Amino acid sequence: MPPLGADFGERFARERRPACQLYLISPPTIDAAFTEQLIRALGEGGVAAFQLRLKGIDDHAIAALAPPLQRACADAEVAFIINDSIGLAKRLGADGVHLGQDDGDPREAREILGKEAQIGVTCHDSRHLAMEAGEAGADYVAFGAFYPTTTKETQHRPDHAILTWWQTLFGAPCVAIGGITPDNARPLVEAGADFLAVSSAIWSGDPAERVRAFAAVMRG
Ligand SMILES: Cc1ncc(COP(=O)(O)OP(=O)(O)O)c(N)n1
Ligand SMILES: Cc1ncsc1CCOP(=O)(O)O
Repeated sequence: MPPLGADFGERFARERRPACQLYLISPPTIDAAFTEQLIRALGEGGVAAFQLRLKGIDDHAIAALAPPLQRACADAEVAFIINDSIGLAKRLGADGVHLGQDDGDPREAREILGKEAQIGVTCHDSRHLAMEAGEAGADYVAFGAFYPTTTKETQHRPDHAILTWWQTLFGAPCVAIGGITPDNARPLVEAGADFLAVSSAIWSGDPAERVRAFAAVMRG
């Protein structure tokens, strides 16, 4: 492993961090009725970001579906994040992009999207990947899948301690993802997750009710 720059990372007082917030991930496919569901979910407050993650369709088709969702996010002052594609994030004027390990370099994303963009990076269960992402200028690192999920096939199953490690040592926020429900979320909050990224547990029921259930767990 290459040595990491001595200037990377700062000791970060836990009490200076804002309370844990929700980071909503779209269902893998959506229909015209989805905007209404999103508006209901965002109307509850406590949601920091919404990621448009549509699998199996091209950027052109995603761009056609995005405007009402992007407007709903802007109205609720929620960050609108595009999954996978730096080019699509630029084209839509999104607030940021989420990059998997094969989706491009955060430095390139920064050059294209500018200094205000929120750039997140998937780090699976790897401290090494997280430090690399931090060095490359990521605004947040994402660890998961913490629990079994059918939304994405993944073999990575981090220990909750990776959240505590990150939060204790580094300034950028960390996101926990994967199979999170109101029933299993509390240990992730206690371990130090700054954001809980959730898809199926929000959209499989009444989204407003589900956001309220998460909010209660996050308050403790
Ligand atoms: C917040 C957040 N964390 C992790 C992921 C997973 O991203 P990736 O590894 O690129 O996999 P796909 O989402 O593209 O299937 C994510 N999207 N968001
Ligand atoms: C995109 C992604 N990356 C790791 S797990 C996961 C799926 C998250 O969705 P859910 O909350 O339905 O498990």
